Amino acid sequence: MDKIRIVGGNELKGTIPISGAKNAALPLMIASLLTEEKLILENVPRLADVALLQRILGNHGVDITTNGKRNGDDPYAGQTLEIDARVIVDTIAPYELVSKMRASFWVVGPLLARMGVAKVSLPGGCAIGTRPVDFHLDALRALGADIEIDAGYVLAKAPRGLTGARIVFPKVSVGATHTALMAAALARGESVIENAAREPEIVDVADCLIKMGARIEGAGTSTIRIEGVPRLKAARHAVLPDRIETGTYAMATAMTGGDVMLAGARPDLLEDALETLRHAGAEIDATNEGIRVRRNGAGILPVEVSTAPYPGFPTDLQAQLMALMTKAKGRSRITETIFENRFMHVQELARLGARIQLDGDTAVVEGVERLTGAPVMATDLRASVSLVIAGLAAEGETMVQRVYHLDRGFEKLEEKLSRCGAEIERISG
Ligand SMILES: CC(=O)N[C@H]1[C@@H](OP(=O)(O)OP(=O)(O)OC[C@H]2O[C@@H](n3ccc(=O)[nH]c3=O)[C@H](O)[C@@H]2O)O[C@H](CO)[C@@H](O)[C@@H]1O
Ligand SMILES: C=C(OP(=O)(O)O)C(=O)O
Repeated sequence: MDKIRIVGGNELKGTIPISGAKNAALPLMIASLLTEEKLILENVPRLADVALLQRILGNHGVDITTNGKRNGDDPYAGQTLEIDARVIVDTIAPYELVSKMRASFWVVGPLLARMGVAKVSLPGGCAIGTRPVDFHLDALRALGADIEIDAGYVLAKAPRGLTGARIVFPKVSVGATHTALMAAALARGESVIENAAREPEIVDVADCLIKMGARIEGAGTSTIRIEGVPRLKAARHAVLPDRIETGTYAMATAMTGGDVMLAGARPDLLEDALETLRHAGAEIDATNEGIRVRRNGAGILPVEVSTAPYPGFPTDLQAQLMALMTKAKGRSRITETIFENRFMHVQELARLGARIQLDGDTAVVEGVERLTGAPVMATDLRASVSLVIAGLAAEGETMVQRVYHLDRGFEKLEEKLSRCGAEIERISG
């Protein structure tokens, strides 16, 4: 299995192009199931999760053409997918595929709304918490679906179609909001989603659905209104920039010191995280090109942060912030409120010399003078990249194993960092 080898100590200097957002690209690809006409998605990142979803959609009969043509010489330009879901040959999403990636469960809403039936495996075991799907199923039930669970599969039926309804989520859920939004787009009559997730990726999906002819108001607020339409049509949409990738490289720069332009990044998508970085001593400037991050000379200052649904500090940047705080001048407190078990990086960061105590849902991080390289391994995507950030500032060699987690969510990670001066390489084997 591949590994990432890092020799820490170099400042980051240069430009890092920001890719399209994984967490928008996935539901956007799934939205293609809602229409018999072609959906063209631009700026889709080249990631393992995207490739897996291509296989899952292919299994339903969806035809996807990848236009690999680059923008001039730009090796970092996103790919364009032409997605044709005219014929759905199979409404079953099997365990072998769904168990590998949670977002693949989200095919349930569009399949049910368009085909009147869907059989989708419950998502597999996850490394960051139990992650049930009850809100998704309750939303589909509210829209009139009959739902049974049998042998690890959700069997959803609505032979006469879905009917608009009021859906009130007990807790903010990104995935359940996607499910409700996509299903309601083809339901008869009006639906109202209350306590909806406000994440930019929800807005991106809603914008694309509107281009496809859906009638949606309020995406980006807690109340989304949808007037169902009988069918959706062809559209072309560009995936928004990845705010988590942006925040990750911003933290890497704050960690090593230096001066990096995050090209194509949009500051409005991660204001809370950028504010946290300013408190930590980084200089952050929005420019026409993207976001410029600098830390010159001054050390890293400790922060107190709680993760929260958007617009709060994202749980998907919690591990990266913790890596940064391992070298802060003082004690930080980082509280995880979204997932009950998203601290697996703590033990691995400790292998590099970090001093972190867990107190329930809060990690108390005592900054240390120096980290020292070591072999490490993580069990999820963001935890893995937190080890990369720590490795960039550790003395000596850090070897990050289980690279497939990184490949799920970070396009060309080692290239993007090494062209900014990091000593980082992939070792195949
Ligand atoms: C592909 C994608 O976009 N993944 C993101 C999405 O995951 P995902 O959509 O799975 O996360 P949710 O927003 O649904 O999870 C929020 C909380 O709600 C709980 N919950 C969720 C659904 C449900 O039916 N029942 C239930 O109890 C979850 O266990 C969790 O505690 O949002 C998370 C929170 O921002 C991010 O960390 C993930 O990167
Ligand atoms: C947790 C994540 O993804 P997923 O929801 O696909 O597990 C993530 O992107 O950090």
